[in-house]
Amino acid sequence: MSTALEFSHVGKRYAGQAQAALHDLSLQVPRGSRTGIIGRSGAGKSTLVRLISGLETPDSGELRLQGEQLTPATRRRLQERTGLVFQHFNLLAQRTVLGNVTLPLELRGAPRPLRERRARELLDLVGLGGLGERYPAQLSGGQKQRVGIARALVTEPALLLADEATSALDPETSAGILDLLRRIQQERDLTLVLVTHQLEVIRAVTTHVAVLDGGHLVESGETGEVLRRPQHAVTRALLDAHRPDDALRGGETLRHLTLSALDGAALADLARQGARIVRAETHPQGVDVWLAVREAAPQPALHGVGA
Ligand SMILES: Nc1ncnc2c1ncn2[C@@H]1O[C@H](COP(=O)(O)OP(=O)(O)OP(=O)(O)O)[C@@H](O)[C@H]1O
Repeated sequence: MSTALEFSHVGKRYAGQAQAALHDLSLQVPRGSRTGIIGRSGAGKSTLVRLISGLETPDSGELRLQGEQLTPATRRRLQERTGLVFQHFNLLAQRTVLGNVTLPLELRGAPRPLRERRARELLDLVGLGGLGERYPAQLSGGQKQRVGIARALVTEPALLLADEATSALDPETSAGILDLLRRIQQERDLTLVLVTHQLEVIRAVTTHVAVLDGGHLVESGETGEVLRRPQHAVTRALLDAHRPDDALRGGETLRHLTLSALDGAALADLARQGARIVRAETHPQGVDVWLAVREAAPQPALHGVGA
């Protein structure tokens, strides 16, 4: 896999701050991947987004997009290769849906028939065909984000950068948006970078993940591998925070298993042995199952399943 985006020893410290927001960060985002960047508050995620989108420049090190270094001189041209999807959608209230999607092309001076044709194609793609004449205030949160995605794609970018794209949405709407992003990445052969503080987003969508903490890259790799065998305490803490402990009743403990595929017989077997399934999540690598187990009861044994 070639590299879509590369950070080499990037450092960034904001004026007046004692601590750097990013320290000597080196990271390669494979072309055609769905790469998640996860970290707790203050980890440096927004700084990373601002560097990729050209709103900030590194103090040290360099950033390359498809092999070309991002500098003040190349910034404008390289920015055109990146589509941005924002947490709060950033739609212009006084423009119609169509007018929001066409705006990036308008700013580039593209002729009206071309921009409207492309915008309508993209509105169809995101499931909003026929809503082009509405205004943002007439849309639900999920629909607004679909407009945001169509707008991000209108310039045909090679990289789609989604910054907390589902954090303002309810779980069901989020799932629809994440499915859409995954489908678009696959169909259009884009590189998708998803910045999030939510582990479930990483699990649901990404092929690769990078974990940031305190401005440092603490762990990175293929998502399945990192989540199965987290090497760093911060990654383990993110995984622990995501455990459904609160579903436990008195005297129960939680066990976590990863099945390589959804296996109804294995789940029924666990239930027969007295384990209560409190959560099951499917993801590209298989199924994660959390079990509430009575301490006194024998531990459930499963053939061919890794705990
Ligand atoms: N404009 C700024 N001026 C000064 N310091 C900043 C600025 N933006 C971020 N910082 C600092 O840089 C560090 C990294 O912040 P950043 O916003 O990149 O983290 P984050 O992971 O996005 O956090 P959150 O999830 O809370 O948004 C923090 O210590 C933050 O206080």
